Amino acid sequence: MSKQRLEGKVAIITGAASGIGEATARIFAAHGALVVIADIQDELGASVVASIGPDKCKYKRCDVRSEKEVEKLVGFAIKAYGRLDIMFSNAGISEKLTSTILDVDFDVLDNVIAVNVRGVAATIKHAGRAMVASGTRGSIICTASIAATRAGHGAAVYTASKHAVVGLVRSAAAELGRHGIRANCVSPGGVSTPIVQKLTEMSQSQAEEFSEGMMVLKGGGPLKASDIGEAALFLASDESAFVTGQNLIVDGGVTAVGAIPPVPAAQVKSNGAF
Ligand SMILES: NC(=O)c1ccc[n+]([C@@H]2O[C@H](COP(=O)([O-])OP(=O)(O)OC[C@H]3O[C@@H](n4cnc5c(N)ncnc54)[C@H](O)[C@@H]3O)[C@@H](O)[C@H]2O)c1
Repeated sequence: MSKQRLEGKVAIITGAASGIGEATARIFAAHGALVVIADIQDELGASVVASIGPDKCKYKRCDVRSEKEVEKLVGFAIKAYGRLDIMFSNAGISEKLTSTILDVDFDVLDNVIAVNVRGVAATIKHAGRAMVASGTRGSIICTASIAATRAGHGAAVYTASKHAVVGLVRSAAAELGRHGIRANCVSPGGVSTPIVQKLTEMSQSQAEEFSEGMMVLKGGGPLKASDIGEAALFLASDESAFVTGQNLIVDGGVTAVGAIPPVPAAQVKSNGAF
């Protein structure tokens, strides 16, 4: 049997109780990694561990807004599995997609920035420190978005927060390269996950139809959480050994084309999938 792509590696995935993080945890574990599933949804996190198998992963509660909790999360992974090779910093939230720049709620802004920017910075800092201290040529992957490249695919604060993720990752790549540590973003197009359904008030099939309609690549069905997980697998594995500082966009070509088609307000109560 050929070597599994993440054999012998230990990964942390934040936001892994649901959606893209959960799908990626399944893929990483199937490719031989030991995975720490970090989230704030404890019951869901425990059920993901039960279904993947407790011999392959563990759940650790971690609110990424707290630097202390992120530091403890990294310590937990090293205590449990002896090392840390991969940090997939994926937890993220958005304000309502109907909110506009003219009615920004600054409490909401603080919370979105706390999760999407502060949280990502904390995961890079503490995973990076652990990797440097142990001499591990690790891989840090952060979930940005098509809203990190273009406006119009998310609300303003979310869009700003995801642009910031790309800046953090490029800085991390520049500074940590001398230690052999890589840092990259994976940027999903619209994937029908619980957060998207909630923010757009669309059913799963409506959200899938909408996201499929945005793509220039046709015939493959809607983009799925596992498609993002496969891209994260590439960035986590040694196959991407010389890929660093990049933003790998997985969107069926949405950001490759020019203008974003207007969304009929009557059909979709949002300004676009994020
Ligand atoms: N689904 C999409 O269309 C899409 C598109 C582009 C980018 N993204 C990004 O992908 C990532 C995953 O989103 P998803 O679509 O899988 O949504 P999701 O809601 O299914 O998963 C997000 C997970 O993050 C967790 N989380 C939220 N706040 C947290 C916190 N403070 N600390 C720890 N965990 C926290 C949630 O509990 C949840 O389990 C996010 O960063 C999101 O911005 C999603």
